[in-house]
Amino acid sequence: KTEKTHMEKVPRVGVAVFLLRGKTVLLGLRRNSIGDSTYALPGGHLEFGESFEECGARELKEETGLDIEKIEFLTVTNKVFKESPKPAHYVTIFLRAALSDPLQDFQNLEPDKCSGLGWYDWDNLPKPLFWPLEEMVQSGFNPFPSQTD
Ligand SMILES: CC(C)CCOP(=O)(O)OP(=O)(O)O
Ligand SMILES: [Mg+2]
Ligand SMILES: [Mg+2]
Ligand SMILES: [Mg+2]
Repeated sequence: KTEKTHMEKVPRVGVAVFLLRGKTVLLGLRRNSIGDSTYALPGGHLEFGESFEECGARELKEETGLDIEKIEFLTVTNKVFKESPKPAHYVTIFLRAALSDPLQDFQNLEPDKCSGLGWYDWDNLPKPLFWPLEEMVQSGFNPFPSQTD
């Protein structure tokens, strides 16, 4: 009897972080993964037992060396990515956060997955954006705390 191994397709959970510094947001140019060569928020896969906030803080530390605080839930999306070599389905949790130390700057700790990080003015974002982020921007989404927040 030959064992059939099914690369079963299941939805996965991603956590993306709007790390805000003044009117700018931290973006990375993705490489060798879904959304290759597009500007995306830092973040990654939710790991077993993590809270959303723990995942966001871990992924930011792993990818940029930055410590973040004031982590808040913003929104969630449910998207199928057809462009990758094989289709992928992600539920993505979007968080916002601030730098624990406003003077700390990033290091690109995963150059094989990110061609470069940068702080970008929300009103003058680089292109092309990773398409779920592009959709949010087009919809007028505002990740910044309003004065009343
Ligand atoms: C593709 C995205 C919505 C979810 C996965 O994010 P990612 O590829 O940055 O994941 P890792 O940082 O965990 O490698
Ligand atoms: Mg990561
Ligand atoms: Mg990860
Ligand atoms: Mg990542």
